[in-house]
Formats: sequence, C-alpha cells, structure tokens
Amino acid sequence: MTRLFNEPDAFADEMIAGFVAANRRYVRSVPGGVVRSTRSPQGQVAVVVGGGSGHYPAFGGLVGQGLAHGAAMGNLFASPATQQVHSVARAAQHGAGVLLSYGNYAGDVLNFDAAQEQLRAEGIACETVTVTDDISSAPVAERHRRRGIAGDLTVFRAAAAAAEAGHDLADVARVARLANGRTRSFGVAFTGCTLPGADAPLFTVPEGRMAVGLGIHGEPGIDETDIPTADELAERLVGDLLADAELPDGVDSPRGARVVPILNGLGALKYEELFVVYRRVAELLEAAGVEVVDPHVGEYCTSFDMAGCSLTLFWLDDELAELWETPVDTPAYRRGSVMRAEFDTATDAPESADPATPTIPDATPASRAAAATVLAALETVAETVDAHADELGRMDAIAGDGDHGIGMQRGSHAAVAAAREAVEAGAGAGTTLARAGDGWSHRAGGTSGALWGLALREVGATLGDEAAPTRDAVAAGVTAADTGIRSYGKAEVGDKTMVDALVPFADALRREVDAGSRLADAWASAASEASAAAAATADLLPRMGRARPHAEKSLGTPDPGAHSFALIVTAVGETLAAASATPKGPSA
Ligand SMILES: Nc1ncnc2c1ncn2[C@@H]1O[C@H](COP(=O)(O)OP(=O)(O)O)[C@@H](O)[C@H]1O
Ligand SMILES: O=C(COP(=O)(O)O)[C@@H](O)CO
Repeated sequence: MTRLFNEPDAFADEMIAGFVAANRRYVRSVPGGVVRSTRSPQGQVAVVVGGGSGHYPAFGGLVGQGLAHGAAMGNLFASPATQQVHSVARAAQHGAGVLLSYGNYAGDVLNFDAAQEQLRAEGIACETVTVTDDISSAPVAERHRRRGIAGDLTVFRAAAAAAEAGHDLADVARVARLANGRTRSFGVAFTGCTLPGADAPLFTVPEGRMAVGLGIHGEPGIDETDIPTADELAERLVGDLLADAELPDGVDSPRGARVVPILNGLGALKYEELFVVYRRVAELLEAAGVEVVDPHVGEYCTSFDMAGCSLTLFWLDDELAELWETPVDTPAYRRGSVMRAEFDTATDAPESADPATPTIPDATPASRAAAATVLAALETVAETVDAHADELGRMDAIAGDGDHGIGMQRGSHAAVAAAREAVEAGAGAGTTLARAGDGWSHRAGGTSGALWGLALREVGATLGDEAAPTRDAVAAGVTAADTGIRSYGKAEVGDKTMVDALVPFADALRREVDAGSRLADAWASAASEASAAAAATADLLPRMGRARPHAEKSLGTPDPGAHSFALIVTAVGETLAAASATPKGPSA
C-alpha cells in the first residue's frame, strides 16, 4: 500500500512537483506535465509521451536528452486531459512538428487525438504512434487493439533517437511504428495495488496465486496459476514471447535474431528477485539461438505497488540496432555519454500560471438565475457520485481498471468548483456549464472526463448567456451533447458504453418536450428510460474501451459509465423538480 501522502487527491500534483524539484538538471514543469530543461535544436522533431501517473519512470522520468522532449502527466491511472497534452506539446515543439506516443488506452487515445487535432489546427504538424506491446491484451489478429506496457521504452527511445538524428516528422513516426511492430511484452502479477488514501486495493490477486497477463491498471488477466518458481516463470514468459505467432514481420526464427530483453519490475518486486528470473531468461534466450543485446533488468513502467513483472523482447533490425546505441540522459534512464546541451533559460510554468482563462462574458439576469440552478444541479451530481463511488469502482473493476468512481468524483467536484467560481463572477448558464466542462475534463482526464467535459460544454454552447433556458433549449443542448459524444468517442448504441444510456435519454427528453411536458417531468421520464437502458447493458458484450478485451467477464454487470450516467440524470431531475416547485423556478 501507499503509506506516505498528504491529501490523496493532491498526490499526483505533489509527486510531480517533487519530481521536478529533484530533477531540474533534466526537466522543468509546464502546465500539464514536464519538458526538457535543456535546449533542443530548432528544427528538431519533438517526441511527446505521456499517460497516467503511477507508472514511474513512465512518463516524466523518461524526459531528457536522447529520449522524450516532454511528457503529459495525468492523474493516477488516468490519461492526461486534452489540455495537458496540448500544453506540453506546444512547450516541447521546436518548429519541426510533434510525435505523440503513448500506450494504447481508451482515455489516452481520446485525449491525445483531440490534442493532435488542436495542434494541427494551429499549424503544428503532429503524428501519433500508439504502443501496443502487451500480447495478453488481444490476439495477434488484433494487434492494433493491444495495450501498451513496458514496450513504451523501446518505441519512445527509437523515435527519440531518430528525432535527435535530424529525421523529419514522417520518418520519426515511421521509426516509432517499426519499433512498435518489433516489440512484444508479457506480464504477470502476484498482488494488486492500492492508490493513496484508498482503504482497499484497486483489485486483488488471490494469496499464493499469479495472475497471468494482468494489465498495469489491474485489467483482468488471461489466466491464473499457482505462483511458480523463478525458473518456471522465466520459462512461461520466454515461451509465450518466442511463440511463432508472436515473431515480428521479417523474423522467421529466433535463431540468430538480435533481441533487447527488458525484464521490468511492476513496483514491489525486489531487484534481486528480478535478477534470479533474468538468469533463467538469459539461458533460455541463448538456448533458442537469440543474440542478446544490451539486456535491461529494472523498473521501466510500474503499476504503483503491484508485485509482478513483465518481459519485453525488442527485435532489432540494422536501423533499430544503430538507433538503440545512441546516448540517453534522463532522470530515470541513462545510457552512454551525452554531450550536455545548454540549459533552457525558461523557468517552471506551474499549473496556476496557465493564462488561458478568459474573462466572464456578460449575461442577462435570467441566464444568471439559471446558472444558479446549474450550480445546484452540479452539486447534486457530485454528491450522487460520492455516494456511489465505491459501487462504480467495483463495477469498473470487473472488466476495466476499477477507477471509474474515483475519476467521476475528481471530475464532478472540479466541475462544481469551476461552476461556483463562474457563478460568483456573474456568469450566465452557458458560460457556467462551459467552465464546469473544462474543469471536469481537465481534472479527471481519462475517458469519462473527456466525454463529460464535452457534454457540459455542448449543453452550455446551446443555452448561451442571454435567453432564459427554455425546455426546448435544454432538450436541444442534450441532443448536441449526445451527437458530440458519439462523434468524438465513436461508440454507438449496443457497444456497452455510456452511449447506451445517453441516446435513449436524449431521445426521450426531446419526445416529451415536443409533447408539451414541463421540463422537470420530461427530464424525470427520460431519466427513468436511461436507468432502464443502463441496467440492460448488463446483457451486452463491450466493444469499446478498456473493458473490451475482457468482454465475457463483464456479462451480467452493467457498464459503469452507463450506470453513472443514469444515476446523474436521475439526481439532476430531482434538482429540476425542486427548482420548478419554487415560485421563481423554471416552470417551463
Ligand atoms: N468510446 C466511448 N464512447 C463513449 N463512452 C465510452 C467510450 N469508451 C468508454 N466509454 C465509457 O467510459 C467508461 C469508463 O470511463 P473511465 O473510468 O473514465 O475509463 P478509463 O479509466 O478507461 O479512462 C465506460 O464504462 C464507458 O461507459
Ligand atoms: O490509465 C491510463 C490511461 O488510460 P485510461 O483509459 O484513461 O484509464 C494510464 O495510466 C496509462 O496511460
């Protein structure tokens, strides 16, 4: 468990502050993460990596000469928000474009892709290569769906070496894809991990047992066995990674192939244990005729205090072998001897220095009155999420990573704080919702953070700051949120996501409003349809997001995002009913 922390919610921010204070030789902080504190030549492609915190040295520990130019650092086990990735990439770029690279997780993909779009719209060339090395997360035929674990290191390093060598963006991306295509990892775990302040682990592995293929956020594995001996574990890891189906294109046999083995500790295994395992890994690779190059044994991508390890095999070709030999100097990873670049004179730009907050636009008294109802509704949302956080976490742990409750808490409380600040500054309903949406997505990160932030912003854009929100405008706002979420997240009804509750909710609200119902009644009726639809997701197999690889495990359990959506709209309905019952409330 994590023993040392202050406010659990501040853990990631305080960790980043301490990490920067201890590593100024390499990094400086910018809103959203860190960039190199040394100068990179103008005209060099910037490699920007990132992901949730809790995986040190991924991702900030891998920023420095010869490796990443910047890292977007999200909350614990939650992808960074779009704004974070965008801000880090802007600070890291040097006029030759940005390669975004990160492990293939739903929240990361949504947020990094949105940041990529923003960067391109601003004229900054941007390409993306996701890391998909974990062989236990999808079959060979679906390699593009696999998640990224310790193979992050090989892909980031190859891309960064190409960038340092002056390759252009297209070529840096090509090298990153080549490295990813030649990287395979396989992991096991003996315990779960406990996030700061939590009274129970995020997930558990039964005493004396080993979860095979368990993900670095506790995503369920593919098998469970008794804990083997160190040699037996090495045999399982090497055996699966050398299987014919896992050999990369261009490698017909392990015999004679050059391979960098990376035995990665997940957080709580001792180096001594890893060395005992590696002893047998080395014997097995040699017996298979593999030419072992530059073996790595240590921690490269951890999972908080999880006891476990993964083995990565990086299959070199001539080009990758040359790039692999280049020097690197970062807080957590050093190879060879780097010619130290000059310090960048720029200083830390902490989160609070973000100049992006615009002034509050003028609003009519009617819209300001509606903003107070928006704030009350958001307070109800946060209370509802708090009351169900454990249940949401448990549902998410069945097939996902167990953090849905935590992420929704973080997001909804940030939305309340942002909305309160806006209301106190005289904002109308539209601006209050937009600020709340930004607060939600920025603070929560992850999949649901990105989607709820978008939803609030869409409703806010429809309501605006002038007219008193009519029931028609509210229904139009919810329809806009529905359209926005489906076009952004690309999920459809039946995929077992929040969309399964959102679509019937938006349709029913429109129908009831068109039929002349009062807003509070129309909302209550739509909320009850959303609740039924959310419950019915228990019978579905997930086709999107983190739950997809473990589809069958989630049968019988509703989708957590659909369930939280239904809980939220039901609670908001109660606020609307209470508001409409007061003499000054929105009786329409
Ligand atoms: N593409 C998508 N479109 C809409 N909703 C999605 C999508 N992918 C996942 N979700 C929803 O997100 C929920 C998980 O949210 P969250 O806990 O933030 O995920 P993660 O930890 O994977 O980022 C799922 O239960 C599902 O309802
Ligand atoms: O968990 C991570 C991001 O994935 P989500 O889909 O947002 O949960 C992170 O730790 C790896 O980047």
